[in-house]
Amino acid sequence: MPSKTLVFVTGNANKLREVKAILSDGPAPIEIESQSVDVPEIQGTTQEVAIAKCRAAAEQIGGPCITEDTALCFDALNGLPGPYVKQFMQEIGHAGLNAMLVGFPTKAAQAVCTFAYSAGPGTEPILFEGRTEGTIVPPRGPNTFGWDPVFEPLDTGLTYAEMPDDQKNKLSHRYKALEKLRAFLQEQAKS
Ligand SMILES: O=c1nc[nH]c2c1ncn2[C@H]1C[C@H](O)[C@@H](COP(=O)(O)OP(=O)(O)OP(=O)(O)O)O1
Ligand SMILES: [Mg+2]
Repeated sequence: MPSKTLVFVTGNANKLREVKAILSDGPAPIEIESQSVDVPEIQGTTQEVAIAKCRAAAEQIGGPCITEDTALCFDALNGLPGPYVKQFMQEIGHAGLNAMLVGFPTKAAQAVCTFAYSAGPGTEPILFEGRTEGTIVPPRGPNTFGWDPVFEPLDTGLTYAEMPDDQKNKLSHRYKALEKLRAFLQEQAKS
């Protein structure tokens, strides 16, 4: 029996699939209910974007919820495109992300996932961050989820897109953030 139901506000079906797979695994599974609500995304640091998004989502649904914001940060560009990677993907795609790094000495990048939990409207969201280090490479693997084909986590030899789901879900930025969220929810359930 799932021990908890949590509302995840997202418009991204791939995120939802991974979050459900990760949180339903293990000794204290958490059940996810999703709502696709269009929340405005502000400009700012990944933390500022994540907090504003969760606050707006909690207002809109009128109750507790989680949201998630994903950033792809290039070392050579001081962390850009960061939380703006969605627009970069839409406008310039995998080839453009590679082209941005031509002439730079490092293709190192970090995938950063920031979950935010709000206890309800008017409460301050709490953040849970996960980071996975890797390299930006020419695309390899199925074109199913965002920039998965151009991100190769360190020491794996595979892009996220080339990995079986359960391999990505054990080392991903999202997995690492969800482990922190899971620990927080378990503590909360005790008190
Ligand atoms: O594991 C991932 N592997 C590859 N690509 C990914 C991943 N996770 C997010 N992405 C993409 C989706 C979007 O192009 C951008 C994040 O933008 P972000 O605003 O967080 O996502 P979104 O607008 O699609 O969904 P949401 O409604 O939850 O805000 O990076
Ligand atoms: Mg978004």
